[in-house]
Amino acid sequence: MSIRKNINISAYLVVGPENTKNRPVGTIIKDAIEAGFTCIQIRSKVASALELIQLTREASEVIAQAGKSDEVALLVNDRLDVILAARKQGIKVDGIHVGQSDIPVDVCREYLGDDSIVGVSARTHELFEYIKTVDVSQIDYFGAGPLRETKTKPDCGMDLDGKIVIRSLDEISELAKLSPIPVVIGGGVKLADIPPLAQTGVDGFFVVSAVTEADDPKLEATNLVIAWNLNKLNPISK
Ligand SMILES: Cc1ncc(COP(=O)(O)OP(=O)(O)O)c(N)n1
Ligand SMILES: Cc1nc(C(=O)O)sc1CCOP(=O)(O)O
Ligand SMILES: [Mg+2]
Repeated sequence: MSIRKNINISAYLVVGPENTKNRPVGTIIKDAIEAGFTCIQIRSKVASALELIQLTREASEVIAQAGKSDEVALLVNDRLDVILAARKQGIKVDGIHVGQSDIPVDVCREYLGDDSIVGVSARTHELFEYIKTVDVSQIDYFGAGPLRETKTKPDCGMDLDGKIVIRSLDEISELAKLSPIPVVIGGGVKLADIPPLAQTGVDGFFVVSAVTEADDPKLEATNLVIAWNLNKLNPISK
């Protein structure tokens, strides 16, 4: 079965070289996968295309060495060109995550094909109206948030007037009910947030710094996964 049909965004790590306190990205990914993370996104706003291809290669190899190529999805943030180049070199990349100002979904789908995952950041402005009305036929999940402001992405949750909008747990529960496709929540998420977040009915959480800046990334990742699995509601079927 294609990993797209089997998508699991319950424990989702977003990572790039600027997030790891100078530790290798591949080592942090290995720790997260061994801890039970189910989805990895390579995201860097500073790495070159060649560096991104190399990071994607390393991530793909780490996932393969763990024997999890059919269960742990590997996505790249923003960079359709990087994914196409990586695939041309024989690297297994499962899809892309794009935001509202990135390459349009239909273009991603056309170039990546039907077996690929295309994740999209939900719009901040008029979020609920957007979730109810947007064409989701080519989208596999929504990323949404932030739960709180975060220095990892200072502009996250920025509304049209430049104001940062954070999402309450009640809003996140509403989002889980309304969204026709799975939802993953991130932005300032730490271990203590996981139990209430898991109770909202969303399909998963995403983190950068909670894992990538931890003194012991594997221990922190393990604690996040355990907390999610202990507290999650049965997913709302979509
Ligand atoms: C899972 C997930 N959700 C949201 C985002 C944010 O994407 P975007 O709005 O395009 O911002 P950048 O990450 O590109 O700065 C994400 N990356 N992953
Ligand atoms: C990549 C990203 N997207 C966000 C959104 O709200 O859309 S927040 C974010 C970064 C999250 O980093 P941390 O876990 O360190 O707070
Ligand atoms: Mg983006």
